[in-house]
Amino acid sequence: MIELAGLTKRFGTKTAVDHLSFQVRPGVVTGFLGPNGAGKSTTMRMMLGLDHPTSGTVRIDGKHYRELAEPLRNIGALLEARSMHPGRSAYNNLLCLAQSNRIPERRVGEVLDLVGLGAVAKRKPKGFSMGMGQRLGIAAALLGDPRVLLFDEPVNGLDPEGIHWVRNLMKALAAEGRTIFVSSHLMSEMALTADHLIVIGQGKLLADTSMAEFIHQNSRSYVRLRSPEPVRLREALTAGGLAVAEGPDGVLEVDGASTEQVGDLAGAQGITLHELSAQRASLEEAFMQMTAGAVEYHAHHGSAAGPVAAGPDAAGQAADGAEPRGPRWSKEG
Ligand SMILES: Nc1ncnc2c1ncn2[C@@H]1O[C@H](COP(=O)(O)OP(=O)(O)OP(=O)(O)O)[C@@H](O)[C@H]1O
Repeated sequence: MIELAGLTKRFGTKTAVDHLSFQVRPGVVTGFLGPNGAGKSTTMRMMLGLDHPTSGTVRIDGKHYRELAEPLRNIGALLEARSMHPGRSAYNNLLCLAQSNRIPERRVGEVLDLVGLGAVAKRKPKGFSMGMGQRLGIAAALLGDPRVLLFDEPVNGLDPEGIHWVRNLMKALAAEGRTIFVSSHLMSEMALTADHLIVIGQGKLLADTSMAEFIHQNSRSYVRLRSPEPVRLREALTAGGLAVAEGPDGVLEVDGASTEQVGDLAGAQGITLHELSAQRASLEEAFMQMTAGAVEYHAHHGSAAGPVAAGPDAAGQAADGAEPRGPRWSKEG
């Protein structure tokens, strides 16, 4: 369990994390979402004792980080910029970590095998691909067999097989009763991995809810219809008391009705349907909807695009203070 109470971090006049209070519970994968610059990395760094809170507290299984005698045995982490010694082999890098945390040497081989790096254990990480580097970082996080694990962008640089592997690993670790807290800008992946979500924007808590509830609360669901007789269909549905909107390419959209209701009304008039489907927004759409007012960086796509909540997938990673990648950008005041 991770418990935050009023956690706040200021850098000069910038409030990166603003009175965050939430709990990350064991037994499920909890996703950590927020637009670029929302304060996710800073929050995770404070969980690991790498940044000191300006005020408020973080407890890991009831203890402050500084009270943990052998931290790697309590909390493991994959942060974006994990530093491995470039001149030491993968094996020796992990061995140093193990020895400083009184972890038996056999565990080094175990975790290297677990992440699929057993065959390259003697190689130096400077020659590793990005995906191999991620796997080594995950091995380091698992070294102390901790009950709490933090993963910051764990699928960065991984190929589809690697992404699938990370997803299953996290689910398996959660199923063992561990606390798994993971940030990612890959919404489709997060939707498949996390059971619960914590969403922040500009350092503040925006949502602490289940994945299903988050999507339900922040998106529109409707029934989509296509028919060779759109005019008759529209009349039949309207006569049945439903509000019908016209979508692109002659598609009809009905809010606030079930597929059964809509299908029955069409059937009663003998109207042919080529499509009758329930539409539910994706996590990405729900996320964009919720965080639209809380993004630091907006992309300008010209007048046609209108206001755009520059979702993280579109924005790429904005380094601290650096100009983010993308078309043209402005920073909100
Ligand atoms: N050491 C620092 N000094 C000054 N400002 C900082 C520092 N670290 C972070 N910030 C600022 O705090 C805010 C939160 O940054 P943080 O990296 O925690 O966000 P994030 O949600 O992890 O973003 P991203 O998704 O882009 O990685 C940003 O505005 C960032 O510029």
